[in-house]
Amino acid sequence: MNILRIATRQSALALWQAEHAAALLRQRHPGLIVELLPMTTRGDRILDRPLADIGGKGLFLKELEVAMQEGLADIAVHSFKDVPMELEPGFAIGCVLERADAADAFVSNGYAQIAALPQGARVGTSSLRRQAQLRALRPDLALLDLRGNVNTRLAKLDAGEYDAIVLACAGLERLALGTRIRSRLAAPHWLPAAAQGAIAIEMRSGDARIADLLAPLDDAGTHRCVAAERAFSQALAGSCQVSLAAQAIETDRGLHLWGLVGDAADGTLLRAQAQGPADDPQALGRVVAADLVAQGALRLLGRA
Ligand SMILES: NCc1[nH]cc(CCC(=O)O)c1CC(=O)O
Repeated sequence: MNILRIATRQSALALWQAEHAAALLRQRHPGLIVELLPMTTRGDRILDRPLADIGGKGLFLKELEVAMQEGLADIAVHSFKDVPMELEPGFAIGCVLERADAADAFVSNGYAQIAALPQGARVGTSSLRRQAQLRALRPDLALLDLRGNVNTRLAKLDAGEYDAIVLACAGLERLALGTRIRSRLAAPHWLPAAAQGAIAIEMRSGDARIADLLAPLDDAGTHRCVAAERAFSQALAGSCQVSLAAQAIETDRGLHLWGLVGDAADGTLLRAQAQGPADDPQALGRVVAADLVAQGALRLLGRA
């Protein structure tokens, strides 16, 4: 039968994204029956330890991949920024959906922007990338850990645990929480995680039926931009343990990529940018990474 099953995590954001992919598939392929298979991953269960200690981003994919391997599901829908640089053998990215706002959001009940925060204000974010950029702007801030899904993080802000938090604009907008965005933290001054705001659909490598169903959903411009950003991260061995940020845009002259590596402890930021042809995003990612290496990035990343 003409059925396609989507394995998905069960957070509100993951379900929104899976439903979004399902709607696009039904629209493109009338007659195709698309069903969701909601699952819990180890990454969702373990909230009390840093991700890096328990195995990194792959923990959010494992159970979904097992479901695809066993034929219980055909695809998995992910926030692309949560997908590790190297997929497990046997899996591939089938398509990348059109990107939403890639920027981060400053969210606060008392203050409209970072500059308005009082001396020593408490800002919640567990992202080393966000911590480094906050530290660079405001060395006085108290940066506090904050994990959990988008709604959990907002609830902790509303309970008064923080004066402000930083989240992705895309996640807030998808959950109809865009009114919580007090200001956008946007490129080129503030950079997001590689592939932030983009949705990737994962499939079994070589499954021609699924590849054909996914192909028309691919947004080529988004795909090229995130390819440059991920190549940049990969060249610097990006992981959630290090503070890397990157954003590419496509212009009529090709791709423009900004990248930075930071030190969350002292707010040091190294920045680089370059332009390159749209048909070789990986090369552009490597060029910007090499510029940062020449500036001493490996020392910041603890690898030199
Ligand atoms: N790390 C969790 C995560 N993964 C994807 C998003 C938002 C959606 C996106 O960037 O595509 C978020 C929440 C956040 O960072 O605020």
